[in-house]
Amino acid sequence: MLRNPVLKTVHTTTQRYVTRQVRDYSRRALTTLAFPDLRMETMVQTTTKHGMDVIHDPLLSKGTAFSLSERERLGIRGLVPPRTQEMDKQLQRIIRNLRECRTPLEKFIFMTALQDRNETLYYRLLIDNLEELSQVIYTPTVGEACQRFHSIYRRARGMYFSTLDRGQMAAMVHNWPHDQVDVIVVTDGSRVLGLGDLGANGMQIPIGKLSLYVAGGGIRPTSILPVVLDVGTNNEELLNDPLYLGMGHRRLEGEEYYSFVDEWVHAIQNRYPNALIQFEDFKYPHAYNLLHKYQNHICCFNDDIQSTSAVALAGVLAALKARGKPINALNEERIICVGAGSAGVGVCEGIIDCMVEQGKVKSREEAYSRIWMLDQHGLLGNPHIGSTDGTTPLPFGLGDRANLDERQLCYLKRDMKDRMGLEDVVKAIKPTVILGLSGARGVFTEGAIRAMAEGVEKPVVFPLSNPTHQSECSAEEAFKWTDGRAIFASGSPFKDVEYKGKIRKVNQINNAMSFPGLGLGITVSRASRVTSKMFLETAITIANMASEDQLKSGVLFPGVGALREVSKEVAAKVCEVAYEQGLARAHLRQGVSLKGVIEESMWSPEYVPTIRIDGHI
Ligand SMILES: NC(=O)C1=CN([C@@H]2O[C@H](COP(=O)(O)OP(=O)(O)OC[C@H]3O[C@@H](n4cnc5c(N)ncnc54)[C@H](O)[C@@H]3O)[C@@H](O)[C@H]2O)C=CC1
Ligand SMILES: CC(=O)C(=O)O
Ligand SMILES: [Mg+2]
Repeated sequence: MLRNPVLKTVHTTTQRYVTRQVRDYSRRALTTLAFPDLRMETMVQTTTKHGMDVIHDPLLSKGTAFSLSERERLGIRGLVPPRTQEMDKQLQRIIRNLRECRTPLEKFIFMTALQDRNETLYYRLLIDNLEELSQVIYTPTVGEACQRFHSIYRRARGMYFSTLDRGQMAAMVHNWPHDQVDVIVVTDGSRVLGLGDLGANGMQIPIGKLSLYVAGGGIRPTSILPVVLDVGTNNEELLNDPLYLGMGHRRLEGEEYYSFVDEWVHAIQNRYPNALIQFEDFKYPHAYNLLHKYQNHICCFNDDIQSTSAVALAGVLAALKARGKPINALNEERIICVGAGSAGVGVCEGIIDCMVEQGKVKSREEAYSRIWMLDQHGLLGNPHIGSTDGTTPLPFGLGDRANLDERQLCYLKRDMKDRMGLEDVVKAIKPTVILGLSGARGVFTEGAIRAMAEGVEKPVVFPLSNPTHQSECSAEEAFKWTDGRAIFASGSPFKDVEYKGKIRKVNQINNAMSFPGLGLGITVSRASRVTSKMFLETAITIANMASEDQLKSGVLFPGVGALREVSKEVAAKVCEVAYEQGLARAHLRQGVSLKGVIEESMWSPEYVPTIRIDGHI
């Protein structure tokens, strides 16, 4: 009678979960006679709570949907309106109220209030309207919600670890009320989307990402934990705002910073040794340093570096298919990446890994030669030559480019002038693909994109920065400047564009297409580590999801509306890799379908009968 029929022997926390299910079932068998609304084949939820405590617990509350016998046994008779209304009626009411919100931020506040009242209804609404509502609880609106967090704050969610808590974190993690946590999203708020340092206001990002883990990846709402590491902020406006809720000092740096994060990692590992940790929106180079410090020791990844790399690579590979090329011809592309931070370097590393894997380049160095990278100063080129066709080898010393690190230096072009502007680089190298990961609105200029469109039939234009107003160009601009020929994808959603009487398709390339499936795959397989192969395979899986017709029409892969379907495919691939690489700790029975197991494991928001127990089993 276990919900997941495949988990035969499962160690660690999964075992506790399975045991709890068995206990729930035996309890249900005992209580079936007493409670006629409980059928053998349905799950139940149990609680020790009573009365108002049930109504005010968003994980237990059903609003008006409690049955009469539930009202009786939970002590809430008379505390909710008399008519029992099922979820369909509640959804009608909620959608009507949501439509009355005038601004995206009002919708955000409305959704947050619903999540705080009744999580089952919140997730049902979100899943049924993923495309529309992901734009509210996630990018772009979550960006504004972060900027205004201290003004719109209503109710606590997630955990904050601040500089006041040094030395206390191991004890503090036990304040979290759930024994099983599968996924943790943690930020230090130092680079929130393309909005910079927002300190503790960054909390909305882990909350939004984890909502997508639940809605898109079927992770249980009780098994997620949003975390802010409040190491201070360098945002003067927040520091001077009396309503700001984070620590009012400047950011920790250096050894103090890393030992703070280390204390948190150890504390979390102590209580939740199997939880997947997603590092989110850490500024460069902390993002890389933390990833390298922990990735071989605990089950963790950096979303901006690795998931972004998976989805951007998926987009580039699907674009190859859309242009009638095989996906193993990646080395033939000439790629410009504007942005040399966590996301830019992460995405390019993924592309390099893929070129090397495809075996069409002789060396990693040859793969690097296919990518031209720019930062806010321009091309990462040779500071010692004065012309674009210079061949002078790079002499000792990089002058004021000495701040570039070894990851960025791999992209440095010794035969090109340093700091060339984008348009000049485009004219010099005739790119086929341009990626924007700069957080800088408008850096894909008309001149640059028009010059690109002169050299290639179908220019691949991916301005991936978030939120919408930080995008390197808009969809309309991209189609106008390429005479409608662009293959377009952005980080935040744009509407399809009508150009010269034809609808031009807009894609969204956002790491949200990747991390919910990754989390599901890791949770089901109980993988002990997250590996680069998982991201490479995720990219290939997503790249192969669009039909020929979709590709012809400019659609690269299914949109956010199909996130649950995408997540199942990604999770199956991640599980496969976990088993192949010997990292999985959940044992699979012979002959079962991995996709079946994954589907069975996905949580779905439904009301199940609630029974009260005395707390002793
Ligand atoms: N679509 C998606 O799934 C994702 C999008 N992003 C977006 O990518 C952007 C960058 O993120 P990170 O790399 O983590 O930030 P980061 O701060 O680590 O790096 C930003 C980079 O952009 C460069 N840059 C800044 N202004 C520029 C300009 N005017 N021209 C050229 N380069 C410029 C900086 O030199 C730096 O190298 C953000 O807007 C973020 O929202 C990040 C992760 C995922
Ligand atoms: C999507 C995302 O993770 C970012 O813009 O940072
Ligand atoms: Mg991010």
